[in-house]
Amino acid sequence: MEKSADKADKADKPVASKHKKRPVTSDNQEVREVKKRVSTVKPARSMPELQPPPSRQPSVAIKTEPTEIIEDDSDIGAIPEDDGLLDSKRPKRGLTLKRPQPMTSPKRASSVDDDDDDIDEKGGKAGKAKVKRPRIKPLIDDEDDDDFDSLTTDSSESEALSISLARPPKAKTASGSGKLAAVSNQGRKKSAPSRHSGGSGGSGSGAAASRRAPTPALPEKVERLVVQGPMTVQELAHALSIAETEIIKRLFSRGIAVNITETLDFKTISMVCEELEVTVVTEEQKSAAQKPDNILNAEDLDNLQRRPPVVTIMGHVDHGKTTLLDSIRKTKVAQGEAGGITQHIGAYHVDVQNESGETQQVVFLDTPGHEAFTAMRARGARVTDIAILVVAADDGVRPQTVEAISHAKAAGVPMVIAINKMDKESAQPDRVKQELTEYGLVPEEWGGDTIMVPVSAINGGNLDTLLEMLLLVAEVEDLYANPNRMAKGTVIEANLDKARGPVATLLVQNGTLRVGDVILAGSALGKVRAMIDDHGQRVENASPSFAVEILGLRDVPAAGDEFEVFESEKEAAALASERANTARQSRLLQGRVSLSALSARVQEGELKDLNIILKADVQGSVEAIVNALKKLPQKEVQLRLLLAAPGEVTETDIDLAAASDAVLIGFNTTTASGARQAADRAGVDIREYNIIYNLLDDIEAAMEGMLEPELVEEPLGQAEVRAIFPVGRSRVAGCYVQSGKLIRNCKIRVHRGGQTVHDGFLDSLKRIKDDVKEVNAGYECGIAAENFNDWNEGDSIEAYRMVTKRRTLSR
Ligand SMILES: Nc1nc2c(ncn2[C@@H]2O[C@H](COP(=O)(O)OP(=O)(O)OP(=O)(O)O)[C@@H](O)[C@H]2O)c(=O)[nH]1
Repeated sequence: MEKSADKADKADKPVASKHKKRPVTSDNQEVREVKKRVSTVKPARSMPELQPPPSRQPSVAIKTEPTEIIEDDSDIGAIPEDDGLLDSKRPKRGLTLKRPQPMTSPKRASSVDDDDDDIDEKGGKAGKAKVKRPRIKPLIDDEDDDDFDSLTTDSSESEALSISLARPPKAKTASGSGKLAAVSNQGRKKSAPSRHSGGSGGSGSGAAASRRAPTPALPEKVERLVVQGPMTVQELAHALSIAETEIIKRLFSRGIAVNITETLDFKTISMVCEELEVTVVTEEQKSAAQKPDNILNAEDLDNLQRRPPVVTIMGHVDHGKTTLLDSIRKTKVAQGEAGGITQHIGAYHVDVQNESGETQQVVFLDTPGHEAFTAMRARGARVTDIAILVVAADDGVRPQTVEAISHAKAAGVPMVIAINKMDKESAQPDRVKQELTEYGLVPEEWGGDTIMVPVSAINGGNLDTLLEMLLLVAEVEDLYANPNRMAKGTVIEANLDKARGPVATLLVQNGTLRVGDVILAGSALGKVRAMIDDHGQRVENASPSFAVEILGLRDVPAAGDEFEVFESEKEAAALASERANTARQSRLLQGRVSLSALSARVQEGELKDLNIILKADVQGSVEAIVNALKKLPQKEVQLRLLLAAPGEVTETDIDLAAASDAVLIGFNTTTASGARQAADRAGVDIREYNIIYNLLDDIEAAMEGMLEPELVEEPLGQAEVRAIFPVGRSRVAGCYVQSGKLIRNCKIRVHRGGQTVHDGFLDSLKRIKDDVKEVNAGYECGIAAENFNDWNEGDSIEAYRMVTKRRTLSR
């Protein structure tokens, strides 16, 4: 190893900055109650196939009479971000440190047993890899879609018993099997160990069991609900440990009339949970949150061996991240096989000599630091053990420096600060240190616990010290894995190579990956056909912390996906379809766009048009339908024909529909093989017709459903005031109902001499001395009005009520 001249910082001691949990926040939303009785809700008109949206009523005065609907529309709260990725405690084992360790726990006495010697260093330029993110498509589905019925079977899950040394356990992650799992603030529990992360298996008790289960005698306040599919009111009540009537009441107050057997979709479940301050988590989010827990499990304990640290470099733009990476690599390559062609695989390994002259490896992730944190963490994976924060000595702490600090802190990843560009005259390392103290990073020499190493990336100054510090921090970090098992880890990046097919760079986090292994990465299944290391050389195996590029997957997984090796293809295939199913379900839950959901978005001003893709048998049909659609009134909701063509419905049409929130119409045509499955996967609803009028009726109904309902006045009856009776301080009008009827709590207008002297609510309605609900024409009654006493004999009373009315398209 080349030693750099400057060794001034050799005395630095490593301390792992352990920043733990990200605080969980939950929006407490005010629960609005309708104050008066609301006895009926006018149901939205039922459509032949397209469902109209739930009625929306404007906010008006709260005092109502029975048939008046008053409601506040509220947005469904966003699904809270995963909050379970971070945690606080890593189990420590006995360890003999080679150097004094301030602020550290006892360590395990173990040296690195690196059984992969295939990898060494060669030259080449390490580019900056972009992590590919999965494409998220919006989905189209109809409310009537009963796909959900089939979605309740795949969810049993056992959470692996986490004895995570490399990955902290999750205090907040819900565990559960069956259709749903709720976590109470008292009774969190972990299920039995599972061999597979992401958890197949489980108890299999499922929804049925949860339905049969008796309601606990003393319900606990549920904090989090894992939703795996639509639930009936009964099931939701059971999961939330509340009475069914509570849910019915809350939905009723929002204008949604349900009974206990009614199935609620994700949006409605979220609405109820939001009111109850219960966090809703989808199954996918939950399994993402659990991923890091599953890296090590009980069976690994007896075979733990040290693994190299995985390091990411972060920092402000132009502070020297790339130069530092290159410099570290070149230095190392210079010692070895300089001139070799280095394959870019998004990660590379560097041999570092420790104090006692032993060679240890450090793995650098060649991924922009922020992406390594955000993209990976967003998917529940944590791949980085240590972050190097590069701060230019001549520039100091800048916005991205601060951002990087927050990322590392949030992820609980220890930081080593590289104060770079020390070769510059304008370098002011003390200023940098001072600035960093404002963010809780205090250098050791100032009494803090953060390692800060002045370096020059450009001339390699003090890089050896930096690497040594990394090793020391790694030692503190308890980085162990079990190489004697089947591999599991995380996809660093993946793409589709024209010649080689799907290519993925995998970081092995536990076990050893071998050529020939049956592998499942995300939901991409395959058999490892070849593995290539960062020197571009084929290798037969990759042990923990090693990154290799693999060939042999049938699909391209997403960066951040977890991968795992299975004994048999059958086993992997079962989990693959389970994962695909879960992902689809989650998409359906979160992204499904039914016609009524579209209409809700229209009402929120989010959507102005109804997108349509039309495939018909022949061009003549296409033209006829297009012409007819054009004639539909479009003042309020516009139809946008994204595609109108003859032919069968293809996968491309599905993609387009999914990407554009479009309704896909097939007229007298067929659906190509594969397209049906694609539609299913994407949650796109193909609406098929062979009678043009049905098609037009449905589209018109859907457009009308997108219009906000009107609040209209409905006349009830007329009455005349014939006598006035003082009752206490107020006065009651003795009336004769001339036509129609008066209803308690209806609205009334009092007319006198051609003038309206009062407009308000009828407060009390009596026949003789009894309170009654209504009085019909030809009968006498006594009435009192809210805030009105000034009755005169001869006053004419006009009774009416406000009702919501579905609007029709204005022509
Ligand atoms: N003098 C001096 N210049 C340096 C040093 N390290 C990097 N530079 C220069 O600083 C500039 C930015 O370096 P990069 O390595 O591209 O910085 P970066 O942080 O990767 O920048 P981005 O990729 O844009 O975020 C380049 O011109 C480097 O040559 C150093 O130690 N000393």
